Formats: sequence, structure tokens, C-alpha cells
Amino acid sequence: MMRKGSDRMLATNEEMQRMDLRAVEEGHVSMVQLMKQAADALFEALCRRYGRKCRYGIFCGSGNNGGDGYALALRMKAEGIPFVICSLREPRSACARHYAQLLEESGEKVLELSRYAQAIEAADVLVDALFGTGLNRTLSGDGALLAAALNASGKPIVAVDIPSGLDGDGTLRSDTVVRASHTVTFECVKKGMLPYSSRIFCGRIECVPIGMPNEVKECADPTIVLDPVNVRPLLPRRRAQSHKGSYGRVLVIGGSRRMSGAVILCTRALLRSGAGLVTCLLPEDIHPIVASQVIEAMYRPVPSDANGQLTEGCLRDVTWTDYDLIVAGNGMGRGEATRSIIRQILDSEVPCLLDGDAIYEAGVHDLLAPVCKKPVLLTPHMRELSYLCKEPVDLLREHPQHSAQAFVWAHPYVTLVAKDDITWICQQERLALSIIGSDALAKGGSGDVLCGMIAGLYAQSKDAFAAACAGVYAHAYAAQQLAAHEDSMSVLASDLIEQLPQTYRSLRDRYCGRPDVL
Ligand SMILES: NC(=O)C1=CN([C@@H]2O[C@H](COP(=O)(O)OP(=O)(O)OC[C@H]3O[C@@H](n4cnc5c(N)ncnc54)[C@H](O)[C@@H]3O)[C@@H](O)[C@H]2O)[C@@H](O)CC1
Ligand SMILES: [K+]
Repeated sequence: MMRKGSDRMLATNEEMQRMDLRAVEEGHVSMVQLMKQAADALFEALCRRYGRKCRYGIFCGSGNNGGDGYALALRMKAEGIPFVICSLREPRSACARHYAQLLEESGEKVLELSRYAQAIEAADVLVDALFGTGLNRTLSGDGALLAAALNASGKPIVAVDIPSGLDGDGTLRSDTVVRASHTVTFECVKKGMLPYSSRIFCGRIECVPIGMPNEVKECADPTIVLDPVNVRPLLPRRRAQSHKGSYGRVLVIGGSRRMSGAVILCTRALLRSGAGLVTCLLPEDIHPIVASQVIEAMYRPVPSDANGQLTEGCLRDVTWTDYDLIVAGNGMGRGEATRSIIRQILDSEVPCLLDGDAIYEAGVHDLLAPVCKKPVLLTPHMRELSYLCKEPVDLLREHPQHSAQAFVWAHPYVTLVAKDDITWICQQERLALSIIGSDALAKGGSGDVLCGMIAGLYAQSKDAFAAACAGVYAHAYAAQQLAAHEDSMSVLASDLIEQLPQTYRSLRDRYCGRPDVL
């Protein structure tokens, strides 16, 4: 199956080159114009992230990646943004020569390689436009020397299209690779960036459209790369003629004396994500704490064991048909009672979402049968995925999508969300990827918020894949919105929940062809 059209996609070097060629040959756009569009998109991304006041150091190779650097310098000059530019060697490609010449005609001096140290010293942010998808051998000589000098500077590095030394297909691996803090990649995410051992060189990956005509966009990889445009239709619609029963009745089963916050975060995110009616079944000793924090939910406090955890018999009085979705695992604690509770939930006919300790028990004790009549959503991080797939975390992290896909083929009723700095959403025939994770999310509690968000969206749409994709994307989008205004280190899981009204609003209504933060 080929992916075509307007979505962001995963592409190989060859596919990118073919798109370029077709765009030009079929008369949609000239190569010079496409490079200008790429440089403009890069310019916008840099201004969003680093502003217009810092001094940029642009380092250009001889091919079209270098050409992007010269075209960027021209735009910066026109906008009055300070920069210094240095070339690895004379531009060789026609487009790179074109923009290098325009820059020279504008009176700008391009520093020769021998003055690279001066250029690095003079800049606040370094732009790596040395090699892109045309890299066809490992970095050596001057290229490797300059890459190492950029790395040694300790300054933020923005890689243009792909960090120099990485290969878009993931087959070549240079000894020296530019270690970027941020990679602005054009039109499609390059497949070679995704394995963990590669993306540590990319930093934050941002994929920007550069106006490649849809007619020529074609990739073999079926993965949907989530973006504001394809996520928007996945958000549930609210109807004028509706009531709380129209948007799903959800039962949250979780919490323990040690972890009362998890169930608070999950339940608040659930309500903020549109669920109509939410009931929490939780140990009675944490009931007052949780109820004081979430006044909109209903409660079923039940006796707990000596550790303040739920007991095996806690579901005795539950009438399953009262609910459209069961959410379980947040702050529940592990052990035999949890295992029995998860078994009972899986045996019921109600769709369920398992998170945290529920995934641990389901994975380690093989509670998920090959066949099941209802949808089950699982939201494991890499360690939890290793309990499900029985593979070591290090191995999984490199290509989690392969193991996640094998798991859903063996469990066709499962929608699996494999969480890391990039997150894969898998169903048997569908695969989506979110590349917009944020380090603001690397904090206890953010997974409980995600779980609540996906549950809230599912309660309304009853579409597990749509809910998982929209939830994952909106969660990271909220983090990015927060991190755009404050230090990402300080973002709390509960801040994400407060951000959700604005996040859903910008994803649903305000997006008019240009994202506000990405
Ligand atoms: N849609 C697209 O794909 C677009 C691509 N553009 C840019 O064009 C780039 C690809 O440009 P090119 O194909 O010219 O390739 P590059 O600019 O990546 O480099 C190619 C040049 O470097 C040489 N080279 C390759 N590996 C080397 C090594 N290890 N040591 C020394 N020299 C080496 C090649 O012989 C060639 O001369 C993309 O990454 C992107 O930045 C944009 O300008 C426009 C749109
Ligand atoms: K580069």
C-alpha cells in the first residue's frame, strides 16, 4: 500500500529525491523555488523557537542542504536578523550556487572553512546545513572535523532536514554525527531518524511542510504521521441536542494509599476531555482526598486491604452494563488482587483501557487472551511494553513499532499506544506516529493524564484508534503550548489538564494552516 497526498509521511531518501524530481519535472514548482520554500519554513521554525534577536551561525555544505543554508541566510538578511555564515566547501549544486551568489551580491561575506572557529564563537545558535539526504558515505575529513567542532561548542544546534552524518534511510552510520538539539525536517519525516540510536542525534524533531504538491507525495510506508490537520477530524463532535448520557459513562478503577494522585489526574483529564459521566471506584481511605480534588465525578468508595489497595472483591456490586468504558490501573498498585480485578474487567463485555499497574499484571501474567469480543486499549511506556512483548527494553526502544505490531496481530482487539519521546499508535491494520513529544512530559503523572484524555475521547467517539491518536497528539501539544511560555522543566502533569481547554480549542477551531506553537 502506498501513502499519498497531504498527510505528513515517513519517507526514504530515494522517495524524497523522487518527489523533488517529479515536483520539478511535472512543472509544479522549480527547484530554486522549492528551496526558497524550505528556507522560509526553516526560518519560521527558528524564529518560533529561538526568536529574532539571537545571532545564528549557518554552516553550509556544497549540496542542496547547503543551499537551504544560503537561502536561509538571504531571508535572515532581508529580515535584519544577525547571522554569520561559513562554508565547508564551494557550493556545487546549481541551487546552492544560485543562493550563494545572491548572498554574495547582497554584500554578505561567507567565511571560509579555515574560519569556522570564529563563526562558532560569534553565534548563539548553530545551524547545520552541511549534509542532508544526499549523504552517500560516512562523514570524514573536513566534514567530520566541522561536525565535531559544532558538537564541542555546547551551543544549541538546529539540523536542517537531518543531522549531518545521519542517513535518511538509517543504513549508514558515521563515527561523527552532528548532535542537534532540534531538527527541522522538510515535508516528510526521514525513516532513518526514528530508531532510538538515531534520534538521540536529532533532538526535537519538527516536520514542516514546504509546499510539496500533493500530487507527487508518495511513500511506501503506511504510517500516518500525526499533525494538527489530520488530528482535527479525530476529535469528537459535540451536538446541540445532547445530554451527559450522550458522551459516555466511564468507570475509573484505581488509586491506592500510596498513589492517590494518579486517579485524580486521570479523572480530571477524562472530564476535561469530554466524558459525560465519570464514576471512580477507589479505596475508601483515599476517597476524601480524591473527592475534594474532583468535584464533578461520582464515587464508589470500597474497603481497602492493609496496604490501602483495592481488594479482589471490590467489583462485586458493579453492574457492568451501567458503563460504556472501564479505565483501570492508575495508581492501583500490583499484586494478586490487582490481577484478579483486571481479569474480571477483561471478562466483562465493557470496552476497557488499561494503564500502569494493570498493564504490568496483564503482561507479566498473560491475562490477554488471543480472542476477545470487545475493544481493549493499552497505553504502555517502554518498560510496560516489555512486559507485554517479553522483550528487553533496550531492544524495544530502537523499533517499538515492530514489537507493538506483532502484539496487536496476536491480539486483534487491542489498540496499543507505545509511549516514548515519540509515540506509536497501533492497530492490526493501522499505524500512526506522533513525533511531537516534549521533555515537559518526562514527569510522574503525565501518563495518567494521557490515559484520562484517551478515555474521555473514546467515551464520546467509541473509536479506539481515533481516540488514541487524538489523545496522544493533544497531550504532547498541550505540553508544547506550555513549554512555549514557561520552562519545560517546571511543567506539572496537573498543568497539562489546565491547558486542555485551550489545546482542544486550538486543535479544533483555530488551526488555519499554521500551528501556533509547533
Ligand atoms: N523536498 C526536498 O527533499 C528538498 C530538499 N532540499 C534539501 O536538499 C537536501 C538534499 O540535497 P543533496 O541531494 O544535494 O544532498 P546534500 O546536500 O545532502 O549533499 C550532497 C553532496 O555532498 C556529497 N557527499 C555526500 N556524502 C558525503 C560525505 N560523507 N562527505 C563528503 N561529501 C559527501 C555528495 O557527493 C553531494 O555533492 C535535503 O536534505 C534538503 O536539505 C531542499 O532544498 C528543497 C526540498
Ligand atoms: K544537515
